[in-house]
Amino acid sequence: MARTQKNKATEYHLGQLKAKIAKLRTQLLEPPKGSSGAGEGFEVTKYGHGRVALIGFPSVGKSTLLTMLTGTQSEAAAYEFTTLTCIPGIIHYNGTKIQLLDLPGIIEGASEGKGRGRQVIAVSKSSDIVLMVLDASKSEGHRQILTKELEAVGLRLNKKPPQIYFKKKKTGGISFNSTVQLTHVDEKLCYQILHEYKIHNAELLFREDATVDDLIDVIEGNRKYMKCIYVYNKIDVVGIDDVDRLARQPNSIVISCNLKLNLDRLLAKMWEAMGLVRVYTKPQGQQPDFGDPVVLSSDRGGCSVEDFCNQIHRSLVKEVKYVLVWGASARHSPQHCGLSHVLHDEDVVQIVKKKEKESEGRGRFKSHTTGPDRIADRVKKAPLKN
Ligand SMILES: Nc1nc2c(ncn2[C@@H]2O[C@H](COP(=O)(O)OP(=O)(O)OP(=O)(O)O)[C@@H](O)[C@H]2O)c(=O)[nH]1
Repeated sequence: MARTQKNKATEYHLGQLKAKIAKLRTQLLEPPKGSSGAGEGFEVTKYGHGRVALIGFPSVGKSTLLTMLTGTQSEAAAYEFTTLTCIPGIIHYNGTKIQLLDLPGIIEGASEGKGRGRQVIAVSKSSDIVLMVLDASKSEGHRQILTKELEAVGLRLNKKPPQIYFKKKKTGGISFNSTVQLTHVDEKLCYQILHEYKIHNAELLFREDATVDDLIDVIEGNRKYMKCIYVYNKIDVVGIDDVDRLARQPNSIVISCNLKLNLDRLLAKMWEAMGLVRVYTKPQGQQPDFGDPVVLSSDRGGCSVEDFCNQIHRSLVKEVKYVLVWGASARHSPQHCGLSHVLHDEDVVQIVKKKEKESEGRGRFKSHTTGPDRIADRVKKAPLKN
């Protein structure tokens, strides 16, 4: 590809080569059957309400950061490759528990299986967000190298999935459509790429001016879109101008583990990126239970009332008549809502069940249904749609 000139005449050839490389890379990175690809020392059980992976070159201060944030001791030293496996720690923040994973430093070529890159990447894929730890005193190039390594194995950082609808079919050939003008690909190129994947019957609809790489991502279908925060550590050893410049970059934060600078801001940023939603339960006639929230996430299962019920108990959703919601998602407090209502962080929810008898002796919401309910009567007369 490097030797091929980039122009209109060669773009089909280049597109095909890209698809070939993507296909081979997927084969190369496929874990052996029956394994998660994580490997020995890397298979850490998921714990808490979310998982965050620390990725970075050796000796940028990942272990020191883990120790600072979680109190878990991960060996930190002035020489490289002190961490050789995956070390988990727990951050207690805003009433939730977040699992933080310290991973060995990745080196260039990790995506080709060099060093422990393959295992590190497998674990990173299993997390909700990535903290890319960088050394503020080292070259800016590190960030690009790491991003490239992660891109090569199908991780897309701070990007949205391409707006391309793609569905394989059994017959009917390829139907090609677009709702916008396409400047990077045309019908012929798409056909060639699909043929490269031996796909001869499919529906393809472009809803944005996507590139060849976007199309390959959609066909491969195994890409993981994740949020990433770029954490510049060791700002105690660089000048104020550099700190200012780094801090102004998007999705970036500057910290110093040694001087304990900005760690609270890092936690706040991480929390925001995870998009966790805490919902407090309120038994009827009692104060909400602010000590033990039900934690939902739009990435993991969704934030609707139905998801909330499912998290408490699988059978609860069948018994719900309606719920009362107080908080940011409610237009008025309390709002009567149905199962599809989307909850916001720190909402308070009271569940009203269908029948008294049904819920007797079933744990957390026992008290919700006792006694006649004036609101329930009102809802019976005018059922709400949402
Ligand atoms: N100046 C300065 N040094 C730091 C800071 N944070 C960590 N270090 C030093 O950086 C060195 C490497 O730290 P580690 O935490 O072992 O780095 P690591 O990224 O876990 O390294 P590997 O385990 O090799 O991947 C240690 O000597 C730390 O004392 C900081 O904020 N400022």
